[in-house]
Amino acid sequence: MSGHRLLASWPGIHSKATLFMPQPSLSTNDLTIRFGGHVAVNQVTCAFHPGETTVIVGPNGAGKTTYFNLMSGQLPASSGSVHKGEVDITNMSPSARAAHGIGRAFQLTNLFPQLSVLENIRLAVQARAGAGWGLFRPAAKLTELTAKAETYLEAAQLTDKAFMPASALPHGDQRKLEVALLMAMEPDIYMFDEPTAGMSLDQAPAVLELIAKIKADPTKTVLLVEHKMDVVRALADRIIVLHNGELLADGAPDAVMASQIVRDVYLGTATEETA
Ligand SMILES: Nc1ncnc2c1ncn2[C@@H]1O[C@H](COP(=O)(O)OP(=O)(O)OP(=O)(O)O)[C@@H](O)[C@H]1O
Repeated sequence: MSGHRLLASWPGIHSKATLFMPQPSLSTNDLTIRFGGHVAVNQVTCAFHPGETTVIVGPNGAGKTTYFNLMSGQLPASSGSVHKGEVDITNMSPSARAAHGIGRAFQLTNLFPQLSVLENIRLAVQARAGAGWGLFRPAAKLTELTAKAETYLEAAQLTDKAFMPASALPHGDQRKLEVALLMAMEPDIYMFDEPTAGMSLDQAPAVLELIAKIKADPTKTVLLVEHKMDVVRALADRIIVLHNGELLADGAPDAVMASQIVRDVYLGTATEETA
């Protein structure tokens, strides 16, 4: 894979100049999935980079979640490829991709509902630390793991719920716990599909603050699927637009949202030629 990307030439969005970017942390090449005769994601070629938060937008049914599923491994590609850095992960399972540093909030099947919020985070920290931790100074190590877990607990603003069973958390706090567990796994790539969906107005800022903290780390790549424009504006360094499974636009948020082609798609007035 080359160390740069040639930017697409959508009028008014990207210049035709070749910009040198850091090595992509995640990339898709002609990624495609067909459900019967329906092409839900159609030859999407795109690269994502450390220190960059990309928000994927598009009308209902555009293929956003399906594109996510293809990258995190929930769905197998019909054709095309997915790379994590230089590694071809196209045929890997979701858990193998997670081991390669791809973190998706709902992949948290390691939640123990009866255990406390803190215990859940500590187990995630422990899992990340590796299986050998218990052989070496267990008491001190346990204290170290708990201290680390407490930092994620605090970051998620869940300190007052530390000893509550995870299953007893209200919906908004469960979403915060999901993000805290994801942070404890220390992935390189964070994938969030509508992270504040179903949350009350007073709960959503805590999750957005958490994502903003992750985004501030220049080694992390953040991908979001999002409909809420205030969330898009708050977090996006870059927006890509999917429409009918195809990559319609890619660029800086202001330029993408101002472009006529994107406005047409959102207003539903795009013709087949422009869409
Ligand atoms: N497992 C599946 N089997 C058949 N069709 C599917 C499957 N998953 C998705 N699709 C279809 O693929 C298209 C893209 O769906 P997808 O959920 O990715 O869109 P989306 O952009 O995430 O939409 P929304 O914003 O409404 O969540 C839709 O037409 C959907 O019906």
